Amino acid sequence: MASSVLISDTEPWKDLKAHVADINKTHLRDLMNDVKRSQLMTNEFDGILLDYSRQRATPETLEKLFKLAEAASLKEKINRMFGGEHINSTENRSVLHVALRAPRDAVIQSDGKNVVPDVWEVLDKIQKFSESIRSGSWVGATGKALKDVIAVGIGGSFLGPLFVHTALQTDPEAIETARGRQLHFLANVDPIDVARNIAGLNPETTLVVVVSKTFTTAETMLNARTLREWISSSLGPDAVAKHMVAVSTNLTLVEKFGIDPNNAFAFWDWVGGRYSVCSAVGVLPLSLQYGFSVVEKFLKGASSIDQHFCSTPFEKNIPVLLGLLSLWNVSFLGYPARAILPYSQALEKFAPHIQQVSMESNGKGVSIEGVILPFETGEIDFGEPGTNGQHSFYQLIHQGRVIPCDFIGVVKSQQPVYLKGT
Ligand SMILES: O=P(O)(O)OC[C@H]1O[C@](O)(CO)[C@@H](O)[C@@H]1O
Repeated sequence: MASSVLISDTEPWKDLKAHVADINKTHLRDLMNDVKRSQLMTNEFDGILLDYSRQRATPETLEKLFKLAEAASLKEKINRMFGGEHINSTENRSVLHVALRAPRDAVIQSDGKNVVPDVWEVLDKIQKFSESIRSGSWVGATGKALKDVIAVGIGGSFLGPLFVHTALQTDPEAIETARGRQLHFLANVDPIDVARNIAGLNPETTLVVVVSKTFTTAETMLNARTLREWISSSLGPDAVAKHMVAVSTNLTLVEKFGIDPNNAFAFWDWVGGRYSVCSAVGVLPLSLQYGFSVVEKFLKGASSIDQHFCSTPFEKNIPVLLGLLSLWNVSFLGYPARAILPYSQALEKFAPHIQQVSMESNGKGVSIEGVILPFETGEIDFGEPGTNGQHSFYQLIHQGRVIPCDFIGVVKSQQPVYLKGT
């Protein structure tokens, strides 16, 4: 497709537009009676089962969506991303968050350089540092071990790490490795958030991790200054070197702030802030709390789905299928919202994380060439764990508006409770 042609001007788009009338004649109840269709519309990878048979779509819809993906050169675009090309055209940068979780021996190039060794240099540094804090070989200004961590950051420097922390909190292995330690997140500029975070904490046993890609974000810098004052007014200004570390792409500003550059953990401009959870942004605070080996499993899981996304034909490719169905729902069927409904309290912070990842990326009114789009883009994501949501907003979903829902179930709970007789 020539870059100046809008996707909505292509034949596959027009074909899908016409197809909406066919779908409007069907009822989901009848679609679900078609056993073959239901079997076709499931897919499994690495313990994840995607069942999209309850979408208002047929195998014919899928065929048409794959043709649209072809017209949009989706496969080429995926290859260009993994190949380190500058697909972030507004900032003229690679988009390589996938390199953050690549195995040590992988080769991923950006601007003619394999970036994987740089990634592992930082991961090794995090492992060493987090072990020294956890073992008590690194102590605070008064000689006490640092058992509590406050991670200061906002947006992508907060939501991803908070999501993973919340998910790990009730994992049996992570409970053991986190024993005796606390991890807090300070994001809001409202001083109430500072007050809540430091309540009950002692600066003598607290490590502050300032997390900011740019190291200029107003909320984060104000909160960082507030905590620097909290430490130095209690332990003296020299204590900052022992009690504050940073994660950033801007190591010059980190040093200017007064944090020893040796205690700064780098990442790179080819990592979008909202996709940075697998960089030091997430790996440092989570390793301090749970140990590096627990966090490494998370990186391996992310890497596994990267490989699936990169190499699986679209018919079986879970991220591609989810993306195409979202486009179908928003831009063709006209459903603006999507509810994310995990039936697991451990996934409590999943919807806020996805909200940023999706809505900070896809809510655009213009094409990549700056042409005004004649159709709606991007979905409004919201969600809450079931069953809590059932007693709140499900009423509107049942009887008011049509809202496509992603139900997420777990087969084996982290914390199974079986009550006899129920
Ligand atoms: O990590 P930083 O540079 O402090 O930015 C925080 C957040 O601010 C934004 O740039 C815009 O709100 C997000 O994309 C980002 O995650």
